[in-house]
Amino acid sequence: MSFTSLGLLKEITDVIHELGYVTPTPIQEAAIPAVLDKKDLMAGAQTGTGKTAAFALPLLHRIVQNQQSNETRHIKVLVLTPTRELAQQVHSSFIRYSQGLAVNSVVVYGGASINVQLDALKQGCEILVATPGRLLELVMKNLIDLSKVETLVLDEADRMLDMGFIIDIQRILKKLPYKRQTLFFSATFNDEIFALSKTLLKDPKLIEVNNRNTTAAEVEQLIYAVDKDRKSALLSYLIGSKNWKQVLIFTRTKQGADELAKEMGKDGIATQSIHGDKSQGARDRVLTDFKAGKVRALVATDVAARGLDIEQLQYVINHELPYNAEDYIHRIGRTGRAGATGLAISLVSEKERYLLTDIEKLVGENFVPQWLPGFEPDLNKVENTNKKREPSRKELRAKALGHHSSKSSKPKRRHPAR
Ligand SMILES: Nc1ncnc2c1ncn2[C@@H]1O[C@H](COP(=O)(O)OP(=O)(O)OP(=O)(O)O)[C@@H](O)[C@H]1O
Repeated sequence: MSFTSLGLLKEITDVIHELGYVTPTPIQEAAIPAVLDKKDLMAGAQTGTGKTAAFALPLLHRIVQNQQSNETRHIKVLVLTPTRELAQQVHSSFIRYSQGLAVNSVVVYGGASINVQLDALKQGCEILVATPGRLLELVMKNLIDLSKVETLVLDEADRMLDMGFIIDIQRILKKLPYKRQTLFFSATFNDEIFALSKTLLKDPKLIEVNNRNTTAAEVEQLIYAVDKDRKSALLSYLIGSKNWKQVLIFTRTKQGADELAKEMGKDGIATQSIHGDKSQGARDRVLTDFKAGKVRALVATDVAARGLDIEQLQYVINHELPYNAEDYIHRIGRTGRAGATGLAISLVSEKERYLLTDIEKLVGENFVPQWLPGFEPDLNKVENTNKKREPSRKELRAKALGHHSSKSSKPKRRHPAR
């Protein structure tokens, strides 16, 4: 199968070939004709398999094909993404795929100057990529016209339709024409999304190129059992002893990300963190430096779990497992992209085993956690807490003399009982 045989315009296939894409991926083969056919879609495919091009290329084709000379520019395609970094990336993909075409893409997201974004919008565009919060702000202030949108794409659709975003999205939807094409793309879909899709998609075509919710085939997954308080040491040991140069590490909390980055810095590993409490400028800088190899390790919350395409990234480590099993699939999918191989390691403490069970159920795999030599369970600690302490010589003597040891007596109350 070739891009040309999928019915794409020569102007577009020329650009794709220049970018080095030889054959379409399975999701592109299945989705491109359906998007050209103006179908509503629910499209699922593993991480890193080219879902962006699967919607971007046919949408560009349709814009170019229907372009009238002297037509004023208006937004025909609206793509919503859950994070600002992903919005920037999808926008960059549209720019790359539309080289030489008379098509303009604009991106709007929070944490950056709204005036700069308004200036860009004033130039006119056919494609708008946005995060929901900033777009809603523009909509509410009547600064943007979405009345001619022909296609709405929800990238990472399951994330977009969960609690955090749904209210904003519903308000944005009211400004879009009812008669439009709607496309859902993600590597994961749960039952709730299926139910919700019935209200948002019209007679949708379901495309699943592999079993639902599967991890990327090219990612080797290892699970290390480790005591919670030895995780950071194990992490620094892994990166240092194996001399890994570019590692993405996930924590569950923003504070945890900062603390871990600091600790790793002390271990001599150049580390930065990225999360929602950082300014957008800092987030952009850190990600650019990490991509350029200037930072060896990046500690991230799930703000970096979805969609980000970091070329050549080989190692992902879950310092903590995510509460949401779907996020495991997305996190480890930052490696093993576009046919490359990758390694994903998860550090799992005893208390996190239930999260591992949730992940196993979702992805349909059984993992065998292993203890890394040198990081086996601290038997002394287990013994100390489980076994009775040996009495000291002093205590034995006191016992022999019939005295009571102060340590065995009840602890004294510091404050009188109330
Ligand atoms: N047909 C193709 N041939 C070669 N490379 C491709 C092809 N299509 C896309 N790619 C490349 O594959 C990489 C992953 O693509 P993309 O980011 O769209 O994946 P995705 O399926 O959206 O992943 P995720 O689920 O993580 O968002 C990108 O670097 C892209 O340039």
